[in-house]
Amino acid sequence: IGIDGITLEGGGQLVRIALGLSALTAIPIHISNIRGKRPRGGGLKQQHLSAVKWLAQCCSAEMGGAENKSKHLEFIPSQDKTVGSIDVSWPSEIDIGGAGSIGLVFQAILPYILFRTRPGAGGHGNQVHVTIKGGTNTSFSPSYDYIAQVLLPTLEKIGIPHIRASLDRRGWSTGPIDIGGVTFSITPFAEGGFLRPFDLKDRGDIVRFEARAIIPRDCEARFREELNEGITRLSKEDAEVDLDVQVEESGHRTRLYFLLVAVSENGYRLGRDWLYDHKIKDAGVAISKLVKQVTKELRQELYHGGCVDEYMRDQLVVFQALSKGTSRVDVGRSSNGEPVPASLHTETAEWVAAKLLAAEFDDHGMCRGRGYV
Ligand SMILES: Nc1ncnc2c1ncn2[C@@H]1O[C@H](COP(=O)(O)OP(=O)(O)OP(=O)(O)O)[C@@H](O)[C@H]1O
Repeated sequence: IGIDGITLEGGGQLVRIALGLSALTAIPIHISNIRGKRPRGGGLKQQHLSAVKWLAQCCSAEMGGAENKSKHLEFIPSQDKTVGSIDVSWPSEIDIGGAGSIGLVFQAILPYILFRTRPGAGGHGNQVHVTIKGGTNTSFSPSYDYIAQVLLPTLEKIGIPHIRASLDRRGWSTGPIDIGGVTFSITPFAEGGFLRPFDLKDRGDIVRFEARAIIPRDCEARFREELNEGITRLSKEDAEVDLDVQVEESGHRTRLYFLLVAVSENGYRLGRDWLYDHKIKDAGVAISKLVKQVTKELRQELYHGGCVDEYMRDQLVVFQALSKGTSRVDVGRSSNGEPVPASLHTETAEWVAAKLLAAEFDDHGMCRGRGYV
């Protein structure tokens, strides 16, 4: 299947989804114009390449163009679709080789692990363990914190067996670059097993906010002050909403990260975060901007009444397509009463999933999936 990488969002997500689904289905792909809508010429970056190489090793794929900055990639998986044991013959560590996003590599490899691997005979119980080394907190990607607080609980809600993410070390793309690591423990589906169609609806009222801040410790008082004000603006006046706050030392004055998660009475979790990436003259002022921005964005997310936030919506598309039957995600309503429009990332994910899995989507968060062969 030929895939033009400049389509819609035209970034790395298109490459990751196409690649993950190609490895899973053994459908050969050729991607051209890779990251064609990104500045500085696009092409493959380390983060994408590390996923390409790892998956190629797992499914014995032949490759063309798997090089730094390459604008095309041929990926031809072996047609032997028997599942294999991941920790016997395959590497259980992926090193991005910089502070590229661990969460994005995880996004690329998860479908393959869930449906094509078996825990090995190496005494690891019934789980597959993969360690990814790179950035845990990098801009424009799911942070370790978002993965643990929003992504994994949501995947569990749609019927994916519990996945554990343990933080080995933080890795940062702001301040001095630092390489971190996360170990994922994943229970694959049993052979012949499949993901049932799911229906995420009835979000219900928000009953709790969970705040995770990674900041210099001497900024904590200012952070808590700003947070209390922000939460007052976010909550309905008459509602009783719990607040759970955790603050971690970031180890550097230019490293400020904040994730705010809203938890609903029916167990949905919507999040917004920001790894502060503006120039910092005064950490207190920066913290104030950080908290205001994140609470403002989360308020917009909560207003639509849907069950997922913008990022989760595009990250669920692959799983909707992989389930056999009709899955729905209540995406909420805009002020004009229409469903919240899909982001370009969501449209792109749907476009790729339609190409490789023949899934059909509508504007209301509905997908008719055909599973995978
Ligand atoms: N703050 C965030 N929290 C959670 N997920 C995020 C966040 N920001 C972005 N994402 C997710 O990260 C992915 C980003 O895809 P994108 O194609 O932009 O990535 P990329 O590989 O970094 O590519 P490029 O460098 O080409 O932008 C999307 O799935 C999006 O939902």
